[in-house]
Order: sequence, then C-alpha cells, then structure tokens
Amino acid sequence: MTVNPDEDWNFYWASVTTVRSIFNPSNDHPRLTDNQVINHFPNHYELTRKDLMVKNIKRYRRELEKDGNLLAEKDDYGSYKYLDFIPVTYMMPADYNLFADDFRRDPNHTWIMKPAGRAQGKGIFLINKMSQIKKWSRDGKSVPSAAQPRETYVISKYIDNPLLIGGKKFDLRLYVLVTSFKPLKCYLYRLGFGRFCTVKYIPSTNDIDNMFVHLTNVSYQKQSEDYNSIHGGKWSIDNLRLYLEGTRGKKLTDRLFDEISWIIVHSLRAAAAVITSDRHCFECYGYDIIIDDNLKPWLIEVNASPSLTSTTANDRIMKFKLINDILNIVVPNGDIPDIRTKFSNSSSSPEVLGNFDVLYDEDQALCELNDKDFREQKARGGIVPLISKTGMPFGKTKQSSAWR
Ligand SMILES: Nc1ncnc2c1ncn2[C@@H]1O[C@H](COP(=O)(O)OP(=O)(O)OP(=O)(O)O)[C@@H](O)[C@H]1O
Repeated sequence: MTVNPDEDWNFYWASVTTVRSIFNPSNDHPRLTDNQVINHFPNHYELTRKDLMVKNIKRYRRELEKDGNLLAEKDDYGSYKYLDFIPVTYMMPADYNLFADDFRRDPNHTWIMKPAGRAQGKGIFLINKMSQIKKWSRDGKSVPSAAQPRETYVISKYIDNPLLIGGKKFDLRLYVLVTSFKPLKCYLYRLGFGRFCTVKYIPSTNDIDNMFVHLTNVSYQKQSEDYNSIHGGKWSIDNLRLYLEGTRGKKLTDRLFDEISWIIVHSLRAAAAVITSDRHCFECYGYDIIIDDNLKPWLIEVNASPSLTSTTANDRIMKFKLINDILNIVVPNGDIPDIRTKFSNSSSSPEVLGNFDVLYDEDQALCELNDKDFREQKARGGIVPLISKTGMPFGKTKQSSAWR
C-alpha cells in the first residue's frame, strides 16, 4: 500500500511494508511533519530480522570487549559471563564452514534451521546429522538465481533442555515498547504470557520432525488436533511466576526475571548503535524468550509486528489493554503528538504507564549515577553505567520494578 504521509493523520499504526515505503528515500514522499508519529523505526529490521539481531549482538559484545568493558568478561570456557544470552548461531550458507567445525566438536547436539526473514514457524526444521545440512545445501543450489537469490537461513544451537511445565515446552512472549533508541527509553509490559506446545516434550532424536513438540508459535500449535481453544495454550506471566516461585523458590525466580530484563536492555543497546532513532517513531516489539531447566533465559527472537489477533477471551482483553496502554504513552491525553516534545510530558506517571513499567531510561540512568559511583566504575575498567532508577545495576543485584 502506498501512503502519502502528507495526508491528514497524526498517528499511524502501519504495517512494516508501509513503513518501508514511507521511509524509502527513493519514494517521492514528503517528509513527516512534527505532528505525525508512526509505529516502526525505519530500519527496525536490525533488531527484528533473525540474522541481523544476532549480528548486532555479536558486534556489541565484541566492541565492549575491545573497550575492556567488564560487561564483556568471559569465563574459563570462553563464554561471555553476562552477555551469553543468544544460542550459538551461524548464518547460512555464509558461515557453513564455521558451523561444520562446531558441529564436529559436538556431533550429538541438535540444531534448528530458520529462514532469517520469515515468521510463524514457517520453513523451520531441526537437524542432528551433517548429512541433513548437506542435503539442504544441495537442494538449495538448484533454486537461486540473480533474480531470486538464495534465502538466508540462521542455524542455532537448539535449546534441548527447555524448562517444562506439565511436560510441555513453552516460551515467553513479552511486549517491549521503545519510544527512543538514542537515548534509549524502553518499557516492559506486565501482561506477557507463556505459549505452550500441545504435545509433551520428549528429548528423543527420533522426534525431531514433530514440530508440535518443538515450536511454541501459536499460529503453528493451532493446527494441532490437541489445541485447546479455551485457554489457547497460553498462561499469564503472573501465573507462571507463581508456579516458578512455588517450584523453584522466590530467589531464583526473581533472578530469572531480572535476567530477562537484562537481556532486553542489552539487545536494545546492541541495536541502538545501528537503528535510526527517528523522532517520529515508536515501536512495540514482541520478545520471544525460552527458559532452560537451569532457569537460564535465552533470547530467541524479536518480532516487529507481534500478533494482535486474539485466540481466547483473555487474549482479547489483554491485547485491547496493550494497544490502549501504548496509545496512552505515545499520544498522552489523546493530544496531537508533537515530536519536538516527544512523549516527554507525562510518560512516566502511573496513570499514563498503565501496565507498562519503564525498563530503562538512558537519560535517567546516567543522571542518577553520582560522580563517585561513576568514577569507581570507570576505575574498575570503564564499565558502561547501566543503572536502574533505584541506583542498582539492572538485572544483577535487585529485581527490576517491571516485574513487581
Ligand atoms: N534455539 C532454539 N532452541 C529451542 N527452540 C527454539 C530455538 N529457536 C526457535 N525455537 C522454537 O521455535 C519457535 C519459532 O522460532 P522463531 O520465533 O525464531 O521463528 P518464527 O517463525 O519467526 O516465529 P514467530 O512467529 O514468533 O515470529 C520458537 O517460538 C521456539 O519455540
């Protein structure tokens, strides 16, 4: 759809395709006015395409490491101590040799192949033999041409020890609103949920073709004959949290949710270096997180257009609230937006935040670090000040307010 941004609108909830067209410099669109806000950043795909997200997080870690930043410290096995939150991932076919080396070192591990730019579980498959990837490589060779180049895939280490509830695998769908990347300001929604598989998880090598066991996407699970349309295979974060506190204890549960906040903030910081922080833009991302049975969270993917369709009555209420709460933050009081004072007036008061909590506000984080703390941190190796409003480093020592 082509849209003339000069039309009479102030707030646009657009598809990613429309946004691409609006920000495409070769299109003949007039510039957006100061009174127009839109729901995607121009190059959001730096975070929301699977391959680019991984590339940017890897670059972010490398840069911190080069700066001698303590955040990029590694353990004795060479893994990042604090920033090891994405499964080992390679681009295919570009990184084929690197992947092959890794595969040979640990030939019993299962890997998951995913087309970089698709969604809803489409085109995903699991492999645990080198012959399977060779076959994929051979089959693809006949297809690509200059006009239709080969689709990029990512291949990631499969998290084969997911935390199970009732014997089933699940992941978390969390909503994160970003109103600015530079400085970074982001909000976390309290009403996320767990999305469960319909079939019990059996970590057997024979079962790698049954995607009802392995993929938690609702769009996929809906096709299963075991799909329950009353609860839709979803469980609220509050209930999940209660369950985890009951089974694993409060301390470990708090730490898990702190680590999830940590992952979100650092993935956004990684993207902030390359995303155009256009002041007309805000974006609500759908974060997909898998928790393993050691209660370690892993970032699987960030979606630019998380589904707003509802599968159950509760879902409909939650999504209604989500849209309402986003609107209250980005268009406070229903006033005409003005990007010169973008979302600045009231966007942190509880009435405006609704079910959102400010997760990270770079402006505030920097201001609230007093000189002494800052100098001490610098002296300890130039650590980037990533400090919550309470003065505590995010995710490491105190439960962030977003989950209370
Ligand atoms: N490394 C992994 N380890 C274990 N499970 C994974 C891994 N990567 C993906 N999955 C499973 O596969 C599902 C689909 O993966 P992913 O979200 O990356 O693809 P998608 O098709 O883009 O889905 P979406 O519709 O959420 O955009 C995840 O929800 C998760 O259940």
